[in-house]
Amino acid sequence: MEVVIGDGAEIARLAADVIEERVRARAAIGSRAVLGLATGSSPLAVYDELVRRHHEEGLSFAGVEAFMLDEYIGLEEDDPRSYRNVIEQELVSRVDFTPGDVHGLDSHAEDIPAACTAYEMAIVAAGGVDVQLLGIGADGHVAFNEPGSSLASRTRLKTLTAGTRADNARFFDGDVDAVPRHCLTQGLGTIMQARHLVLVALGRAKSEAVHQLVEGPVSVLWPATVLQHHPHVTVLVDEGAASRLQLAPYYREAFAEKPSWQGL
Ligand SMILES: N[C@@H]1[C@@H](O)[C@H](O)[C@@H](COP(=O)(O)O)O[C@@H]1O
Repeated sequence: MEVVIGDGAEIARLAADVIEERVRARAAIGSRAVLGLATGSSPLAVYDELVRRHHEEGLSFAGVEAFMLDEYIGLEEDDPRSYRNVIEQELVSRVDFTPGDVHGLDSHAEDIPAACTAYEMAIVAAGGVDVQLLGIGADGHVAFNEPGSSLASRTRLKTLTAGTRADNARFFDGDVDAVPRHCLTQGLGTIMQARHLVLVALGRAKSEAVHQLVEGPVSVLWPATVLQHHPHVTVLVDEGAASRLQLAPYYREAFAEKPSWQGL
């Protein structure tokens, strides 16, 4: 697990570098990259940077396949707060993905367990996720895997905690009762199968979750801690989110002294 402490612009650049490198490397061999897309406010600057590179530097997403992490249950299909519509607005409509190549969880499916299994199979059929972008909740959730989630969990329905609903009320005009109680989410076991995990955390409100993620004991109480068992994780944090890291001086030194040939 590599921890990089930087400002928002630097974090966005680094995350976009990882994605761009993978997209271009796959395209160069006539293959397609598979991206894992996250919602929430943390990845927004990353998406803006990718859009900029698309317009100014010829970065193309044509042929790239993408899978989203999670989705609310109970919102209308055209609700702008549904994660499918958020990702459409923040990224997909601004670049050149081939229509149909960005996949989201179908919270309107008649048979939810079957839809979840089909989603898992679609990820496998695509060859697995190359780069998975992640945020983290203040309670240590990734995607919508709330505390208590099995560390081996697969895509399934979850009940949101009161804390997460309160945090996300900001997207629902502050009305916590308007935030759905249920969601579909890739499981921790599903996320762990992506080849490179890039987690972005911004602000002091995330500092305890980031400390636990990087330095705490692996526990269902802080679901993100399962990432400690992944061989390739990049944690990109700003000063606020890094403020409780015990080994911050070491992470800073390791990144500053990194050999130039060694990418993220
Ligand atoms: N399901 C999403 C997560 O995927 C996201 O990482 C997290 C943090 O969101 P934000 O980046 O807005 O703080 O909360 C939401 O509940």
